[in-house]
Amino acid sequence: MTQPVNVVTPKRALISVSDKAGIVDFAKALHDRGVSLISTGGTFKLLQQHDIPVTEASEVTGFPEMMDGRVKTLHPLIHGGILGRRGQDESVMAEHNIKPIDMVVVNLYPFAETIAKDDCILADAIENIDIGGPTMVRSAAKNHKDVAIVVNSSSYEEILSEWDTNGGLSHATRFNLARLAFEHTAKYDGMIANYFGSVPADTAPSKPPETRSFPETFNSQFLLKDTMRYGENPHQKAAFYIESGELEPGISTITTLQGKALSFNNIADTDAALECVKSFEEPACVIVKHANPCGVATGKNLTDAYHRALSVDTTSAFGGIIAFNRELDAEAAEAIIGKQFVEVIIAPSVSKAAADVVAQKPNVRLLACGQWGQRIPSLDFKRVNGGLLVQDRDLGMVSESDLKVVTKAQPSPEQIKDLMFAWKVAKFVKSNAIVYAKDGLSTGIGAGQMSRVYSAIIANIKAKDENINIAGSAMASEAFLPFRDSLDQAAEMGVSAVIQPGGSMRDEEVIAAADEHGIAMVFTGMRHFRH
Ligand SMILES: NC(=O)c1ncn([C@@H]2O[C@H](COP(=O)(O)O)[C@@H](O)[C@H]2O)c1NC=O
Repeated sequence: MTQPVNVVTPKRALISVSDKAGIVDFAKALHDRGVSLISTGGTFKLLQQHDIPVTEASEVTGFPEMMDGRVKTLHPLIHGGILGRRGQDESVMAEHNIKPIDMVVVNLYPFAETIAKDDCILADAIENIDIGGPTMVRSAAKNHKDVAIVVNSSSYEEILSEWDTNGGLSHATRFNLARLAFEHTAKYDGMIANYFGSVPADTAPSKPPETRSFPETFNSQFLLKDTMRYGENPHQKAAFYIESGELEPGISTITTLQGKALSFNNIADTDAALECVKSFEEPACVIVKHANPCGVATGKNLTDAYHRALSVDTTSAFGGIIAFNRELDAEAAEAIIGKQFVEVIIAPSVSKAAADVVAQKPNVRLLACGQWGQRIPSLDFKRVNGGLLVQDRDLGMVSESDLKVVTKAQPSPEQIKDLMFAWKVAKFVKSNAIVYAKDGLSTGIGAGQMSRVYSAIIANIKAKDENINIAGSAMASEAFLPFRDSLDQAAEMGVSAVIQPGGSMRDEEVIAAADEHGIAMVFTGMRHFRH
C-alpha cells in the first residue's frame, strides 16, 4: 500500500459554525487528538457547556465580537494564522505574534433558509450574509497546502477516520476539502447574487420584497454525476450534472443495479419515460424511443401494463427505454427479458427476484430511482447558441373538473377517463403531439411534426400498421387545433372524443366540425408544448 504524501497533523483549529449538528463530538475528537481549539461566540459557548477546552476568538484577536457579530474573526491574528505560508512566513508571523491555525471548521449563516421564508424582510436577508465565514473558508482553502478546511458536517467522520489511519490528513484530502470549500462559497455567493438581482432596488429593509423576478445574472450549481463516452453523437464530449440540494426521485437519483454505462441519449430518454410514467396512479408502463413515448399503458399489474404498452408499437419499442411506476417484480422483468431487446429498465425500486431475472442479460441497464411523491417545483433550462432559456418546470396538470365541454355531444364517464389518459400522455410527446387512447392504452401517437395534421396522419398510419382499431378512442392534442383538418383525420379513424386546450382563432370552426362528426370535445385551457 502506498503511503499518503504530505500528511499534516493539525495542532490548532478554529471552529465557527451556524449549523451546530455534530460539532460537539467533532470538537471533542479533535481535542482528544491534541488539537487546541479556538471558537466564536455561540460555538464557543456550546463547546464550553460540554466541558471541551476552547479559547474564544476574541481572546486571540484582543477585540470583542462586535456589531451584532458582523465582526468576529476578521483579524490578522486569525487570517495571518490561516494564510501564513509555512516555511516562508514564519519570521513575519513571529514578528506579529501570529500563531498558525491549521484547521478551519466553518459553516455559514443560513442565507438560503432565511430567504426561503415568505415573510423574510430584506434586513434579515442582509444580516444572514456571512462575511467572516466565507473569508476564513477561502483563506483556508487557498492555503490547503498546510491547512485543512471543513465546511460540511458530513465530512467529520471521514476526517477522523483518516486521521487515525495516517496520523493526520494527506495532501489529497486537503485538496479535496479545499475544492468542496470553494464550491460551497461559490454556491453561497451565487445565491446572494441571485437574490440581489431579483429584488427591486427600492425594497424597504423592514419589508419582504414585493416581487421576485428572474435574477439579473443567473447563478446555479450542478454537481458532476457522471461522464459519458460521448454525447448525443460520438464526436461530442459529454457529462451528466445534477442539481445540488433536494432532488425529486428521478433520473438524477438513479442507482445503476446492472448494465453498461448510461449514454447521453439513455439519460435523456430515461428521464422522458420516467416523468411520463409518474403521471399515473395505477400500475403503468411507458416505453420511450428517441425522447417520445411509443407505447403507454396502465394495467392490472406491471406485466399487464407492459404487454399492453408493447402491443401498440412493437417496432419502435425495439431497443427502447421502459419505465414503471411501481417496484419492478420478477414477472414483469421476465416478460421483458424474454420478449424484446431493451436498453434501459427503470422503476422506483427493483425486487431481488426481478434483478436476478434481468441479470440474464448483463448489458441491460437496470435502474432504480426511489419512490417519488409530490413533484418538486424547479426550473427548466434550454441552451440556445450563446444563451440559456429558463422557465418553470411544466408541472401544470388539469383535472376532470377543469374540463369544459364545448360540443353538443357530452363525453361519457368512460370517454372522460380516456381523454384524461390521452392528455397525460400528450404532455410528454414532442410537439406537435396527437395521441389516441382507449381503456388506459395509447392506441396511436403522432409526434414532433411541423404541422399538427401530419401528427394526426402519422398517428393514423401507426395505428393501422399495428392493426389497432381506433374506433371509439379519445384523441388529445397538446396545443389547440388551429384548423379542423386534424379533427377530420381523427373522425375518419372513428375517434369519438377530443381533448385540447382550445383558444384558437378558429375554435368555432373546429367545434362545428366536431358537432358535424358527433364528436364530444373538451377544452383544458392549458397547453403543453414540448420542444
Ligand atoms: N463576522 C465574522 O467575523 C464572522 N466570523 C465567523 N462568522 C460566522 O459566524 C457563525 C458562527 O457564529 P457563532 O459561533 O457565534 O454561532 C459561522 O456561521 C461563521 O461563518 C462570522 N460572521 C459573519 O460574518
